[in-house]
Amino acid sequence: MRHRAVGVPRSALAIAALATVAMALPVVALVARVEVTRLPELLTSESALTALRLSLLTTSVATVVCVLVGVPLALVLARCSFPGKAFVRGLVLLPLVLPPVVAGVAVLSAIGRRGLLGATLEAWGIELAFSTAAVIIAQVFVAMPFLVLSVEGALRADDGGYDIAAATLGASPAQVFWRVTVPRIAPALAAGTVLVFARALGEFGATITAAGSLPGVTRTLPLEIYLQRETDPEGAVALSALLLVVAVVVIVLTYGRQRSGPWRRRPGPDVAAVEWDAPSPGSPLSVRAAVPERGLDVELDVAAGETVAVVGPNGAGKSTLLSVIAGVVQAPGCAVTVDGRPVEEAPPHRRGVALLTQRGHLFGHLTASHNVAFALRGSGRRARARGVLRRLGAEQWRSRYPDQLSGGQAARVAVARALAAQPRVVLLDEPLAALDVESAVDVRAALAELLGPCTVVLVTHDAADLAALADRVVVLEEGRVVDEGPVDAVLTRGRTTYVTHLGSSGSY
Ligand SMILES: Nc1ncnc2c1ncn2[C@@H]1O[C@H](COP(=O)(O)OP(=O)(O)OP(=O)(O)O)[C@@H](O)[C@H]1O
Repeated sequence: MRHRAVGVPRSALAIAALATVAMALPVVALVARVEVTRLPELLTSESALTALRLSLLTTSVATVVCVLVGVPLALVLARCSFPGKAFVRGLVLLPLVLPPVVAGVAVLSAIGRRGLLGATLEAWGIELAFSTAAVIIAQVFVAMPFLVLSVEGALRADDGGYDIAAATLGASPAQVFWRVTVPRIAPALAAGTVLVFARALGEFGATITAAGSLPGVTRTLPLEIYLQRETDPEGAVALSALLLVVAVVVIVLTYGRQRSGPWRRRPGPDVAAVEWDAPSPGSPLSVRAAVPERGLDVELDVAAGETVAVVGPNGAGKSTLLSVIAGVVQAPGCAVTVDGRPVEEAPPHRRGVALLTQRGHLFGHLTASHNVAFALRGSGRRARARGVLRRLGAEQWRSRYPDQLSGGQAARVAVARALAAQPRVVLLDEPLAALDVESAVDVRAALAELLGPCTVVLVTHDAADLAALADRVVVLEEGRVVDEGPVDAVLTRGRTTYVTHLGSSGSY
């Protein structure tokens, strides 16, 4: 099956064709000028091979440094807020707009003998200026923004919901980074790495300014080409063609891999299911959520095994209340007790509280089975995951990736994953809102059967959820509790317009 793309205007096609010709012209002209008969002799000259080796070495080291430093930098820029963040981002991206020669002068001003760090480095016996290390530093300086831009963009593409889902399933920040974040940003990381490699390989101005042109030490291939233009133009053309080939090989290798789609963990061999009886019994929950910035001031107690539905108009503070319980939002006036123990200082992965939102946030690189296994600890996780999926009526989709599931199927898998973590408290934020009526009925029935022993806080706008799932309902308006009690009583007395409408909706 193929998806058919929406057509593009003919004018765009014509412009794209012209642009392609214009971009190809210099490359074709370069290749046409190469003297094929002299090519072996020109490319295997001592100076050419030395420059090529040096270019590949410095470019590879610079690329590794950019990845090791750039990914954490992008992560901090995308996920943290701190004073001066805009300034830091501007500083990191500055080399993109600096003329390379200025970048070279800047690097030399930092590491040169009379530079900012020169005396300190000299005292330690380190001389960086006009060394191979200076070439690498110049390459890192000019290429780093490409990596940071690619990775930060990918990280910003979601609101952190996948990370939050992983944390509330018990994953530590390091596990979230390696098992969720890195696979998700893998395509952007690969693209950024190619750009860094290409930029570093072609670097000229900053290198010659900061490192000079010492054969075998700092004379990379672009510098060798430039110098050869004076004495041997044919040799310069041949070396340019060589640089072109190296760049094309890198791009084809990386983008060729990307064409096969985002990175996915293989389903692995099938395993027999280990039966899963039911989620473990929940714990009592007590919460005081005071978040003045969001106008929320609520106290809520939920008994062990009780399902409390929180209802109220948009912006009433329902999701914020769940975020406080899960530990995603922290404020000085908040206190959360699970099983009698205060957890407000504990990070989300140590609270035993699973949060399931309407988007589900299934990890796209994992099959349904691996998604559920993510929430499990100990041996035989795949077999136990299959048992949980069977209990939710989702076993048949265990080898599918999330983008191969319908909304209803994905919701069942997401519920399976949340319950598999055996949380002490389950938070459900409109878990059925994205489903069609039929799927919602199915998943609601599965929830009604399974949530029995769990302690649940359920946010919903649907009266059918109240009828099927809730023991008690709490009504929020403008961040305050305006009514609470058994579902029938609250809906019958209809203290607010919202509740009156909810009670008279057909589904109750
Ligand atoms: N990330 C945020 N940063 C700042 N304010 C926020 C943020 N998220 C929500 N708010 C504000 O907090 C208040 C409560 O929002 P919240 O999302 O908790 O309401 P809600 O009852 O869940 O609404 P809905 O039914 O639309 O989901 C609103 O005034 C909202 O504008």
